[in-house]
Amino acid sequence: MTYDISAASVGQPVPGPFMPAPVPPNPAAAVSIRGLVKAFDRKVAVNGLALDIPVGSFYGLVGPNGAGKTTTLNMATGLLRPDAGSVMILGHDVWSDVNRAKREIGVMPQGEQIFDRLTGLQLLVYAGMLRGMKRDEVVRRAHDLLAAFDLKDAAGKMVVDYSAGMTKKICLATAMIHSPRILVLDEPFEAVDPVSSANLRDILVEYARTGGTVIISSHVMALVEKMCTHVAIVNRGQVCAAGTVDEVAAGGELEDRFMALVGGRHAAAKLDWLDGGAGSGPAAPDQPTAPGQPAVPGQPAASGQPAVPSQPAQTPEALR
Ligand SMILES: Nc1ncnc2c1ncn2[C@@H]1O[C@H](COP(=O)(O)OP(=O)(O)OP(=O)(O)O)[C@@H](O)[C@H]1O
Repeated sequence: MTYDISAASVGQPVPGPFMPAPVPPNPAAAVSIRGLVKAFDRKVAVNGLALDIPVGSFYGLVGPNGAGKTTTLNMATGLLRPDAGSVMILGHDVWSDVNRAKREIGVMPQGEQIFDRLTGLQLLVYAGMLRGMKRDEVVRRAHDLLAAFDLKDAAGKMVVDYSAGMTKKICLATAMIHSPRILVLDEPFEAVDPVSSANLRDILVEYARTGGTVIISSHVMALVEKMCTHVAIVNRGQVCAAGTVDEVAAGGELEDRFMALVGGRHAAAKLDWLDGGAGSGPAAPDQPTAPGQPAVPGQPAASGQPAVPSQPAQTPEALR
């Protein structure tokens, strides 16, 4: 979800409905973001985003596709240089000392960013040794992680031969091997089976309990509501609500709050022709079906009503 900035210069936040008042960065936060901006060509992906993530929180970043979550996380973890704005990790500016910041953070790589011709065990040992860890310690931790993620039997198998869920789990494990103070996980539960998800949840909750900070992006609202302490709703490159999950849900379901803030439900969600063959499916060429008439005798005609009632559009301003 980006928009054109033809009237604005790239590198400056484009005034939008969620633009927060400038507040100095918070050095006590695990992550403190101010005025973050990133544009790709003329498209603004992140538009003056500001957010504080407390130490020890389990923080969920939610938002529609293209809202700017991944771009924000990439800039916060030193992987993508912002056009403007600042990010502090545990009181230190990320972009003035990227290597220092990277030591504090564990980032889950995407499947295409890993050396998948290594075995799972080799990949973990490689990731740990890249972080300057001693081989004995890395091997010990690698076996612990393989066991925790139910990958023991696949330890000697090349990652290229892993399933999507197994690949996700080994990527998660590489983010954890050096015991970082902050874990940044983009969609960590996608494609992971329920048992592994539950194990991962336990690991992450325990990690946060002992003072680690977990930041996840997710589209699964129920999961965020269940496991996160805090949540930020990101839309059009800005934060439109942030706080504890209870604060943001404001006495209702998080998903309802998300829908109300982000909008986007519409009558066009019904595809008249997609009816499972019950209604207006392929009519015989010599017997065209009249609009509103049943395509199969004895069957009700397609109603023409939206499958999902449209939500009244609420502007973010009205909700603030
Ligand atoms: N490297 C890139 N080049 C061009 N456009 C990009 C690039 N990366 C992201 N974008 C655009 O920036 C916008 C924000 O993308 P981003 O991946 O940050 O969104 P997201 O909230 O993570 O989305 P999703 O939930 O679908 O993963 C999108 O419109 C996307 O097309």
